[in-house]
Amino acid sequence: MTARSSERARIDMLARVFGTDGSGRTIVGIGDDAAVIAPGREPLVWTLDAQVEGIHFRRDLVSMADLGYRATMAAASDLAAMGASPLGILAGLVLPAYVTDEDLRAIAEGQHEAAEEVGTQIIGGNLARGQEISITTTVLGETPRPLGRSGAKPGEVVAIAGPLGLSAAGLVLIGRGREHEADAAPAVRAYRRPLARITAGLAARDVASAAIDVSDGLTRDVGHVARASGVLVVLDRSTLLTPELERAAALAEADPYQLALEGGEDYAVVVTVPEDRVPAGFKRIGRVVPPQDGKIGIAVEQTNGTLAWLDERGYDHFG
Ligand SMILES: Nc1ncnc2c1ncn2[C@@H]1O[C@H](COP(=O)(O)OP(=O)(O)O)[C@@H](O)[C@H]1O
Ligand SMILES: Cc1ncc(C[n+]2csc(CCOP(=O)(O)OP(=O)(O)O)c2C)c(N)n1
Ligand SMILES: [Mg+2]
Repeated sequence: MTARSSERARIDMLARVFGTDGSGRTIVGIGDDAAVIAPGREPLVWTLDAQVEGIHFRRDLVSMADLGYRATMAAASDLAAMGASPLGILAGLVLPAYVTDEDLRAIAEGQHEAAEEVGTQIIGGNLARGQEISITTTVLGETPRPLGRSGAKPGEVVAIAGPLGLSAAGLVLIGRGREHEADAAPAVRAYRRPLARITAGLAARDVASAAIDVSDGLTRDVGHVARASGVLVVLDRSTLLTPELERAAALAEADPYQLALEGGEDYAVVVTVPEDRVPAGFKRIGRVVPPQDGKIGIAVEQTNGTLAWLDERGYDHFG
């Protein structure tokens, strides 16, 4: 099927895929000039994230359904990092002429699946014609206690929920046509079907002093927390690898540590917490210490006990 329906018919199709909001907070969903959500009592949390063809994905490496899924999860991940639960999603799609109705339905089904996975729904958006596919997703949520980047305190530990390095390994393996090998499966899934760690964010909300999600790479993103908090984060190198990452890295002929430290798009959530309060679902990967010789940032502890500074490498759109 290669049908390309009118904008109106496409919106009707999207409304059918996305369905109606079961949460009870959406007063007006798809079909009016804007969505309407009933107010609650908690502070609102609101994020926006774009996925652009050629930058975040290549059409030959992901299906349309995967694209919709990962665009939605990437945006929802910002709410996880704030300790918030989502209330509703708007998505703006830019679609070139070659995108068929079937392609659009697949994108929408991926978006819908991801939204349901994190307990919310797509309640509006926009369609426009353009030169390349892009999906811009805004997620509105709420939390009684937003988790910022600036509260990390010396003496606390650093803990993570979610994978490290797997998504970057998956992208390499898909690009090299090795996605069907058994050792590639967890990495390929991490790239195509990442999970926003909403539940982990909620579990950390009342105990964490700071939080961030890993979109650009661990050193870069945790570096934001270190700088915002004026501390030094010392990572424990021995905690960063998993057997899944080691096998995927071997297949990709890549350094698993580099993938763990610099690979992005895993959407793990990293928090700083008191040592005795690491929440369920989190693994300890380091500790927070005061600045050393005036230096803040990220380091790893060497076997001889000295600190090696880590470059905050990772993805930079303009670097
Ligand atoms: N074009 C923009 N206009 C205003 N604020 C922006 C813009 N781009 C990014 N920001 C803000 O800068 C901060 C960091 O953004 P970003 O690095 O994209 O965060 P993240 O990695 O969590 O998506 C966020 O508060 C974001 O809202
Ligand atoms: C084809 C392709 N090349 C490279 C990448 C890797 N990549 C692209 S953007 C990005 C960083 C994350 O995206 P960004 O929009 O910066 O997320 P944000 O920090 O805004 O949440 C990474 C690791 C990719 N996903 N696909
Ligand atoms: Mg961003």
